[in-house]
Amino acid sequence: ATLHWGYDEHNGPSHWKEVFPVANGDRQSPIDIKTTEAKYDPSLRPISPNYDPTSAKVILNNGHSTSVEFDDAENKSVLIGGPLAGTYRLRQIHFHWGSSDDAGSEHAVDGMKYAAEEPGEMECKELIVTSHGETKVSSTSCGAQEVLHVVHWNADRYSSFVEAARQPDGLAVMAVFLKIGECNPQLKKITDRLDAIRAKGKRALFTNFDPSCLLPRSLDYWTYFGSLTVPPLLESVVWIVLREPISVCSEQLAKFRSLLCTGEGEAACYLLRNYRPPQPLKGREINPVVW
Ligand SMILES: Clc1ccc(Cc2nnn[n-]2)cc1
Ligand SMILES: [Zn+2]
Repeated sequence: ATLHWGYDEHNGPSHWKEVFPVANGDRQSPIDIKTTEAKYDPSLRPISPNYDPTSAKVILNNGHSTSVEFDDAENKSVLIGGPLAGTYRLRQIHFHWGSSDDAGSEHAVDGMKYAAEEPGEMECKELIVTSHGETKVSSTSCGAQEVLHVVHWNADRYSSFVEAARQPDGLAVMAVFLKIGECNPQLKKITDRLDAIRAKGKRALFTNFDPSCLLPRSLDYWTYFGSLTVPPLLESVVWIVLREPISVCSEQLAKFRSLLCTGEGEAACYLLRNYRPPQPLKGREINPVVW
């Protein structure tokens, strides 16, 4: 039987290699970012997202996540700068999350896990590499239960997302950690629409939305070369993982978990988690970029 991949015991990440052998490739994602081993690269510049709210078109549930799709027929909403050579065009945003007792953030920083039910927050020591290369320790509350991915494709070099997704420098995905805390009024624009797209395959109009409203104040990031974190796991992604999280409250997170991975009329199964665990680094270098 063909594997209809998912996140359950019988079709989850440990099975994906049976159909997608690249799952054991040399540049798979996500990874656990070990901040002390990240190598500062002075040539890396700030990233510069420039999005036009009229690019937003539709919000949908594809059974594996929920996404907002953008019109990528021209360079209206783009990401430039940072590690990127050229202009990467915004394609869509989507989310990954864990069930209440898991960390759903895909990428991890120094192995952060978040015991969601534990009162208070875990203490984390974080090494900050400053712009003049010195490191200092700051204790931060750590842990993320969810992540936002902002997906772009290299429109300078390739003529479509599908073509770019097969090239080593084809995609740029910006990851923003979501940490349990205050309800996020910007995220509310998305979580309030999830009731309309609860079943797999459903979609609804979603216009006049600039995803910059979901970015944190600081655009400090780590960058490395990796892959899609869902099948076909193509090794075509320049990852840009922002250091500063945005907040999400547990009620908002619960709305993501109330999405169905089944279509209308099918026996309902809830999309309780949709993240891939960290993959081997296989000698890759991670560069921190802090201002
Ligand atoms: Cl367009 C698109 C690209 C990637 C994914 C899944 C994913 N790959 N890496 N992070 N998320 C979903 C839709
Ligand atoms: Zn993703």
